[in-house]
Amino acid sequence: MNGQDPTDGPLLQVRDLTVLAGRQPLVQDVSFELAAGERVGLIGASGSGKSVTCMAIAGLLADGLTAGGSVQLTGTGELLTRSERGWAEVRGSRVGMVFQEPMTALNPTMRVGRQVAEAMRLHGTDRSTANRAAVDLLAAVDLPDPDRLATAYPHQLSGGQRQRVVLAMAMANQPDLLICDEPTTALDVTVQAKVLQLIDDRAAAAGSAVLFISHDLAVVASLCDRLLVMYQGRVVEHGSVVEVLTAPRHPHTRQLLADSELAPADGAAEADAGDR
Ligand SMILES: Nc1ncnc2c1ncn2[C@@H]1O[C@H](COP(=O)(O)OP(=O)(O)OP(=O)(O)O)[C@@H](O)[C@H]1O
Repeated sequence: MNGQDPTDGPLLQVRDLTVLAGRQPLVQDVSFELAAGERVGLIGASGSGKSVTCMAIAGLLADGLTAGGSVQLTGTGELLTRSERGWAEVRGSRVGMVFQEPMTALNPTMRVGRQVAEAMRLHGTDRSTANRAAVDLLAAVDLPDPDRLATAYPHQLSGGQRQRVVLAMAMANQPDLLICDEPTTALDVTVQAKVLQLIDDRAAAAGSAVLFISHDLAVVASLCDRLLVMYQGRVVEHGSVVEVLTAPRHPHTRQLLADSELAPADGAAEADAGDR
């Protein structure tokens, strides 16, 4: 449940996060904080370490990867050293996740309404309350005829509908932190904006902070308060969305902007050159 008092300090505190594959660093010395309800976008070229950073924070690093440093969630303490059982208490209750491919989060053999209800039951909601709430949650992510749709299996839904179900599951327990890794990239362009709007609405309704990875700078600009720019496993620039997008300091940020349709007017980028 979201019970964070904004005066309590940061909700999430990441300090010197380093992720290794054997001895090879994939992510190095990443530090940032996220306040309750705040939205931070993580941008950077392909392979810059955005997903590995989020997976480390979510306790979902692939076998063979090891994390060092510290990731603290207020009220929960250190996350990096949590056991899988310890993580089960946090994931889905205090931390929700939406990834690029909805099928990876869904059980193909279980009706979607039951999957949403299970997300609540795992964290203490009784069966009849969870079953009723599941239909309400499916309605809240704008799924048509939610009573009927709750009885469908994932393969009977469109990609956009599946991602709405995943969002309903991620938000079922009103998490303090919602982690989204390219949540709309795999969707048809016509539904991307709708799913994005839903993420915005649902996170606002629950007061959840959002850590949002996207290649699409327009998307992060519309959703986020602050941006972190990653390059070769490190955060090379951070600031408010306006600061980073209108006066980018790092050459990689300028390149990202030049590659997008959000390039600042000539001169804006040059006005304040120099790494941060
Ligand atoms: N399980 C793994 N074992 C070894 N290397 C890995 C593993 N997972 C990721 N990497 C490497 O770590 C680096 C960062 O990958 P990551 O997926 O975090 O990049 P990204 O910024 O999210 O890229 P994209 O935008 O393409 O998703 C890449 O060089 C990638 O090849």
